[in-house]
Amino acid sequence: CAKKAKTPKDSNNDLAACRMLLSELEAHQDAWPFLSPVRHKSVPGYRKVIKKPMDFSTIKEKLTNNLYLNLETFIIDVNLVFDNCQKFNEDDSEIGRAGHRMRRFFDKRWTELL
Ligand SMILES: Cc1ncccc1N[C@@H](C)c1ccc2c(c1)OCCCO2
Repeated sequence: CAKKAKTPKDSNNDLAACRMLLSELEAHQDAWPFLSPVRHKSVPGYRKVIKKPMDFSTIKEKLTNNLYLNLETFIIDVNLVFDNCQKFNEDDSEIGRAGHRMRRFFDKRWTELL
């Protein structure tokens, strides 16, 4: 089927949805490991293992600077937060469990937007 043309209105709706989703992620009780960049000095090995660090404050900065083309590119960065978490942390750890809970919450919320 023909792809629907993206209007400026669509882009504004995407932007509003991204801001809404991000504020819900930041307010979640399990968001604490993901709110700001992992300081590699306090987490040995992190910089070596995680090639593309990402966190909610960086996503907010990118949103503010209009660096997301659409909802998809925003979702890619949010998933990067959770993929990095799974790569570095045991599933059975405080941070690992928080990451799984946050991913489950995010997947539920953005699919409710469709
Ligand atoms: C998402 C993530 N993955 C792997 C490691 C850390 C993090 N998050 C950072 C913000 C963090 C969380 C807990 C921490 C920590 C730093 O400082 C070292 C001392 C223990 O407490």
